[in-house]
Amino acid sequence: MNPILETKDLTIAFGGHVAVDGVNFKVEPNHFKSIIGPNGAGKTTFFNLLSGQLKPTRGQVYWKGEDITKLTPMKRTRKGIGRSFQITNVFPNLTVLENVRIAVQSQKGVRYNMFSHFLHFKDFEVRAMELLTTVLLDKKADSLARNLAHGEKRKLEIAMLLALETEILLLDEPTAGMSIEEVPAILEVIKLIKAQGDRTIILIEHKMDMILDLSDSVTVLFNGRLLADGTPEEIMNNETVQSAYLGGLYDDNAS
Ligand SMILES: Nc1ncnc2c1ncn2[C@@H]1O[C@H](COP(=O)(O)OP(=O)(O)OP(=O)(O)O)[C@@H](O)[C@H]1O
Repeated sequence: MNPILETKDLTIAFGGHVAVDGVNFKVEPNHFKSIIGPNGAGKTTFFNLLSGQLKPTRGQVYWKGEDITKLTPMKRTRKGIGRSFQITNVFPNLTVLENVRIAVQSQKGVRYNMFSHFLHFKDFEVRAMELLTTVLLDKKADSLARNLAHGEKRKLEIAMLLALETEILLLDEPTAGMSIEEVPAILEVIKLIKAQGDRTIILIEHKMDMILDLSDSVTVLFNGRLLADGTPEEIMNNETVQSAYLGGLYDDNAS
């Protein structure tokens, strides 16, 4: 199958420091790929290169075979690459439902501008409610976003990402900063999205139990380089990966 997203020799240097170094990466449609690697391995920088927040020093990003290396983040989102909203993009003084409704509206505005007058405000709200149900946040629809617990804010970000209806979801450590009790709910949400079967998901995570549970394949970054790529079992048994981590791979408490 042809890859939906691919990188060739993708490289970025900050001053003298090469944060992502010659990465050749591929992901097929509707695949669940996780990216792991120690702190500072270049995972978030790699996501920034995929989503267009950063431009590479060298190399290319391809979307369904088309070179999109020079496209802005907005144009990449329109093509189908969705990056999770950061908490800073959430309007704190609006309700949870209003935040998602605005994300739904912005997506419709982008894609169906000509027909927008046919779409009723209520339709946006119905869709927003469906998304809140998907992320298990429907009971908080009327709460102000600023009053949500950290884990609930991450679920709101995922609902807003889903509202963009992109083919690919880039999820950067959705459980970061969460309490142990909050993690299962996010895992449940990601499983629900995966079960719908119509999205390609790329997940950066440190929690190995989550990686093993969800992933079709795993890519390991180390010092900016792609160290290994394979099924979760292959990665777990890969000696180079094990020695690179020096045991840290199985540390659930890594940030
Ligand atoms: N804008 C920047 N300017 C300078 N250096 C940067 C910049 N962004 C990232 N780096 C450096 O690039 C390297 C990779 O950082 P990155 O955040 O991508 O790692 P990571 O694998 O996501 O780490 P973590 O697991 O801790 O989130 C680090 O050494 C970081 O300090």
